[in-house]
Amino acid sequence: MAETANPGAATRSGAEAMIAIRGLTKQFGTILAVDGVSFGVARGEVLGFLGPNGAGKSTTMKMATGFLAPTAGTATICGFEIQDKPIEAKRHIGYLPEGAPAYPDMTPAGFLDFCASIRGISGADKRRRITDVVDRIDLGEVLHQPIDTLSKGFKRRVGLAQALVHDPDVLILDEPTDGLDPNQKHEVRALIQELSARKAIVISTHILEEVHAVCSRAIVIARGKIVADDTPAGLESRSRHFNAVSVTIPVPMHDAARAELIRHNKVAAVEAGPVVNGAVTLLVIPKNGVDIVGDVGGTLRARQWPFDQIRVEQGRLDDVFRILTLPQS
Ligand SMILES: Nc1ncnc2c1ncn2[C@@H]1O[C@H](COP(=O)(O)OP(=O)(O)OP(=O)(O)O)[C@@H](O)[C@H]1O
Repeated sequence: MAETANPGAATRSGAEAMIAIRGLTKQFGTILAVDGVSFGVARGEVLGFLGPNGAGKSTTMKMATGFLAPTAGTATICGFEIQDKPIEAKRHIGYLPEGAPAYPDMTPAGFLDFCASIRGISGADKRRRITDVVDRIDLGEVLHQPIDTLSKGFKRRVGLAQALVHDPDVLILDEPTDGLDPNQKHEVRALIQELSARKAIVISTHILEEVHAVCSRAIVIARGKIVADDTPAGLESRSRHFNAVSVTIPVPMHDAARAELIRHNKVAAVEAGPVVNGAVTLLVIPKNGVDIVGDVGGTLRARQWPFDQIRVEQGRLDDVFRILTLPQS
């Protein structure tokens, strides 16, 4: 029986949680690496786990997959609590740990064969599954080369292949695109998206564009605690640049335009960029993210100041990430 979502492990949609994390905590000596983390992930969700170095992402993933015992809290995968029922829970998990795969002397072919066997897959089914992941992850050209001699990107891809070989319901991927070139990143993101309809997926990443590319939801963690849990668009709307208006104005009137715009009661700040081809781009930042594009255009037209390239910004995830994760002074 799968667990039902509850407030301790809420999914975004309210659907049943295939991954239910409740109060996970890890203390290493004096370091509180993870501090009461709770969330739930349903089938069809891709949860991006974001946070600065040392925030506790890998430690949370190791506890969720049963590779590290928590100091407190539980992780339940498809209804099986990982500490009480590790074999049943792990059957449903594909886990890509950080770094390179173990067994560096093996070839990818030998390693995938071994991983499938310990998952209880054999015979024609094993051959079919290995062929399928080798094709999907494009490992054919390195299949018989020792893992130790592979490039960082190929090592990462071998790790991904072993996470997928048993077609698990839950994928927990620690920085899946780390070390990949831009083409490979694109392919792995496309693969994650393709798999997402049938699985519950958690990926950790430092790459904010990855959150846009693949995640339906993002959790930001800092110093072991969740500091935000939102959609990518919801996070962006917390940026001071959300609904900011950029507009390009000829140099002779840009000072006057700036002074006029800053007096508007919906405007928090106006920032001027460098002079390019006799014009300056002003970035008009609204108070509380309100919509100001009509006000900016109206103000400039009323004074008959020429302008072009008026554009509304969506907000910047890197702003939000910094605000959420920097220690408060
Ligand atoms: N085995 C360990 N023994 C002692 N401290 C540890 C151990 N593993 C992790 N830590 C500490 O726990 C904290 C969280 O580490 P963790 O690796 O989970 O962070 P992370 O968010 O994954 O970081 P990164 O983005 O750099 O991979 C850090 O302070 C780290 O030094």
